Amino acid sequence: MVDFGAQYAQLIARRVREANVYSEIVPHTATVEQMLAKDPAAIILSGGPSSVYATGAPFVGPELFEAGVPVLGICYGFQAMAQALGGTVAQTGQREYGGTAVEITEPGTVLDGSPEQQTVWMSHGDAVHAAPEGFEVLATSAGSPVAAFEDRERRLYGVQWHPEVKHSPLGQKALENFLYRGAGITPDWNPGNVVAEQVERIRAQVGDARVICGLSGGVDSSVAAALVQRAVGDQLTCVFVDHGLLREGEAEQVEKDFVDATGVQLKVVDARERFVTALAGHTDPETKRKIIGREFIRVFEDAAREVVEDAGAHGETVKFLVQGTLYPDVVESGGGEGAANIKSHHNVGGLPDDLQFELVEPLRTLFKDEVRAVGLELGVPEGIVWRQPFPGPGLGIRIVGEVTAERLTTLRAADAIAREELTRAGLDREIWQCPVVLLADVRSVGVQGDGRTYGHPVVLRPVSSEDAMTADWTRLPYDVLATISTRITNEVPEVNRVVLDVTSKPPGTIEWE
Ligand SMILES: Nc1ncnc2c1ncn2[C@@H]1O[C@H](COP(=O)(O)OP(=O)(O)OP(=O)(O)O)[C@@H](O)[C@H]1O
Ligand SMILES: O=c1[nH]c(=O)c2[nH+]cn([C@@H]3O[C@H](COP(=O)(O)O)[C@@H](O)[C@H]3O)c2[nH]1
Ligand SMILES: NC(=O)CC[C@H](N)C(=O)O
Ligand SMILES: [Mg+2]
Repeated sequence: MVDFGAQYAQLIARRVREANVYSEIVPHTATVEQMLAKDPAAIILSGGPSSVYATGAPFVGPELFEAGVPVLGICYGFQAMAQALGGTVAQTGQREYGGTAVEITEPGTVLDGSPEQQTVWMSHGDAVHAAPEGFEVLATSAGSPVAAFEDRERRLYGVQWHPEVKHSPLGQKALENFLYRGAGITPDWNPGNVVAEQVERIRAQVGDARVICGLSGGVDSSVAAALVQRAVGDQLTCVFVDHGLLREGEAEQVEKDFVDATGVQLKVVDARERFVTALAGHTDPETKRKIIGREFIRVFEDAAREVVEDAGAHGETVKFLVQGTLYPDVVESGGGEGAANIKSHHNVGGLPDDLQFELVEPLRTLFKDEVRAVGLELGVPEGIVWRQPFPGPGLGIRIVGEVTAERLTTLRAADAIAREELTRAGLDREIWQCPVVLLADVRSVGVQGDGRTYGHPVVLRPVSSEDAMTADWTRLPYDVLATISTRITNEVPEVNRVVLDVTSKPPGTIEWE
């Protein structure tokens, strides 16, 4: 898989794994010679943020397509293939983001089994206008005159959309068609045992040193902690940071659910003052994220010193910090090969430059649903494995504007109501998560109790997703929405309006900041 700076690079690699075919990712800066030296059975070219016609855009030479290796181009990779072989790529003026209707005029190899009309997930502004010579056009959409093509003889294939995302319903089938039929690969690779492999790796990395783990009670850190506990037992101390940006009841829940189930040593740090003070006066989302990332580390440093003292091991230092970092955190922070920085996740792009810890991140190449499977394998309680994600920066990135103690109280109250009603309606497993966002700098006029109010809106952002890389807004029942709206406006005095976010990802992200 050649990575052109895609948001979805690991996702493609992972879909190939799911098809029982081994895959490796190489950056687009690798030469064709280097790529071919790996003796690939097939090559996939990923999407990416550039435009093929821009100066300095990542480029593949035509020699890649002359080597006799089957190639599938996806989005940018499709456009790069078209351009390299003499087709034309330009802006249509009609951008396509999210669910897009395509018409399959000829299924060919890759689209075999696809209905004539289908909805696929797109994310592009450029389009292939003319396929290179020798290629048959397989599909079109409103914004993509050539939405898929193939040259069966040369075994070159391409699609404008993203078959790797779950929101393209026949995407996995298209990838498998390419791998099995287009490239003739036998699906005989097995993912093996992630748990055993990671336990070995962790032992090799930390030896007999003391380790701390940032534990939020969420899925990722709980699974990471369980892996490390299995690897090095009580060399591990978990640290839960109450940064004041948590939802109601969160701190208590970590102790109840995780510590009771695993017997892990836990240190709870009350850092509420510290975070609110550090965030005072800041409104830029990236600045807020970086401040939160830095403060987390400072708290972990203090906690590490205390862990050493508590153990009476004077003079020792804790060198290792375990984090439940997943691949989406890495790529959205711009950590993929040439990938754009969408937002700095506190545990990756938000880390301070003077970080002293060596990081232990056993889940760094995995996606949430894979992590859930690892968690179940490790015997992590189901209540944790199926918990909805909650971002480390917490309510701090759900207040659009400055974070203050009062605003946090307002948002926490609105959030608790939304969560309670969604749980009551039995919708917890159906939705991925439902951020409640306070638009702290927006006010609108209301009439309550015959009086005028000038309050703030909150946004409900219910989304469905498999892995957080793409998402769709969840069609919640109107009566549930009505109950949430009525309760929030009645019970939270600062809020006089509730609005619903009906944006997919892309173009929106799940969180507002
Ligand atoms: N309040 C917290 N205290 C300590 N560590 C935290 C806290 N919040 C986040 N972290 C650290 O940051 C990492 C990333 O946070 P993130 O929210 O992505 O994962 P999670 O909370 O473990 O799982 P989930 O995505 O299900 O919420 C966590 O795995 C954990 O190591
Ligand atoms: O630990 C985290 N630290 C962060 O800085 C962070 N930002 C977003 N998220 C969570 O990641 C998923 C994708 O969110 P976005 O669509 O907003 O990027 C969603 O599940 C978000 O809740 C974070 N988690
Ligand atoms: N997702 C992609 O690969 C996008 C390709 C290119 N940047 C476009 O907008 O068309
Ligand atoms: Mg979390």
